[in-house]
Amino acid sequence: MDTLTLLLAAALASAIMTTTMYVLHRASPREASLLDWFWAGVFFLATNCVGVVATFYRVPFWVAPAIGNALYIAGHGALLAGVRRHLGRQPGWALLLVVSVLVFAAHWLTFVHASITYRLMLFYPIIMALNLGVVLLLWRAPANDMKPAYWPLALIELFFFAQLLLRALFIVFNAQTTLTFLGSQFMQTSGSLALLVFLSVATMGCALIVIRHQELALRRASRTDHLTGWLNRHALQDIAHREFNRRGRGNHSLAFVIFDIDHFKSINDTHGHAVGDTAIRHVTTLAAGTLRGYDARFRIGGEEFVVLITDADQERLIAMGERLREHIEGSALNTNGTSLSTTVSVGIALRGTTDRHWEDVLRRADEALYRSKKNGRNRVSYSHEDGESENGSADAVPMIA
Ligand SMILES: Nc1nc2c(ncn2[C@@H]2O[C@H](COP(=O)(O)OP(=O)(O)OP(=O)(O)O)[C@@H](O)[C@H]2O)c(=O)[nH]1
Repeated sequence: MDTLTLLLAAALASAIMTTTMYVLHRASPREASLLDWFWAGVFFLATNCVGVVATFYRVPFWVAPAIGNALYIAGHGALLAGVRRHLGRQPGWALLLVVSVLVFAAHWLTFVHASITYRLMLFYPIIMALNLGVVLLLWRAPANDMKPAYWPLALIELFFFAQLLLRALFIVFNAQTTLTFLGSQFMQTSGSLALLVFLSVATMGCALIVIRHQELALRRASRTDHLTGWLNRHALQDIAHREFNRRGRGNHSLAFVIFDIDHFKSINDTHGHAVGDTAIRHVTTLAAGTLRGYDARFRIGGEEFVVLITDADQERLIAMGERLREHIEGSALNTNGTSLSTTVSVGIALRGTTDRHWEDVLRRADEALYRSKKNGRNRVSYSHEDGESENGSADAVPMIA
């Protein structure tokens, strides 16, 4: 392909990047990285347009190469800015602006002005640093479900870095090569071809990151209870099934702590549904304070909650249930000038030899909870495998004041 065709193809690829990022941003305005990547497309499009125009007309030095190079570096920088924003960091647009202006101004340094070789040797390291910045950020991003979506962008940035390195070495070891703007067919063709591939894959890579991010957010939302932020019943089925199959029987097996707010209906009836919602949030916040960060918590009904424990024995489970019950009993909710005391009844079951399914364990925990309710509420009951439950403690009658 001749240089002009490649420049036009790269301009087209930049236009596709710009349009794709813009359309995706319209569809998902909360994905702010798309705007950074949209600007990356705009800068690459502009720099390619400058290149196309420069092949036909004699353009002033401040347009090509000065503005062309500054835009080219800004394009790579905007990609990095989007990745930084995606990872929750400051995008760094102010620094990018300073770098681009300095690149523009550097064209008037005598040696840079005089030789394209010096220009390339000065600007290549900047672009390579930006490429490497993207690779390192994505490489060091926390290992989670997003990771596979980072590979295409990381790899294409690495590819661009590598080809720039090769071209820099080519220049160094072919010192006799006299380059002029668009003057070396090899340099120009390989550069435009690399940019064409880079833009095409980077567009896909950025889109993939956003699509995966959205998909995970949707999945999270479909598994989360919006009132409390705890997981919902749908998530319980997945997680409990997985943990049940993964762990054997024994002291460090799977257990359920199930608890239910006592006389909750009367809170709703007396104070209204909104206060009822506040009471639910109050209880889950208190409960979370007594649990460890990795205990999976679920809201499985209106005022019914489950905690999945994977490494406890009977003694610790009962102590934990008691701690939870006492903490909630002892922390009144102050709302609308009223002090509202809430209590919970708790049922606990640890996986036993006869449990064939996680639902068998949950059913026993539920039966234990039922016993707590029947025996006066505000108490903890533990389910033994033979079906008998023992009460942990507490006879206090719950109070709604
Ligand atoms: N505010 C509010 N109320 C809810 C929500 N979900 C369910 N409820 C109410 O929770 C109440 C549950 O009442 P019951 O099942 O009779 O339980 P209870 O009054 O706590 O009685 P015990 O469990 O036997 O102590 C019902 O009035 C439901 O309408 C919710 O998201 N918000």
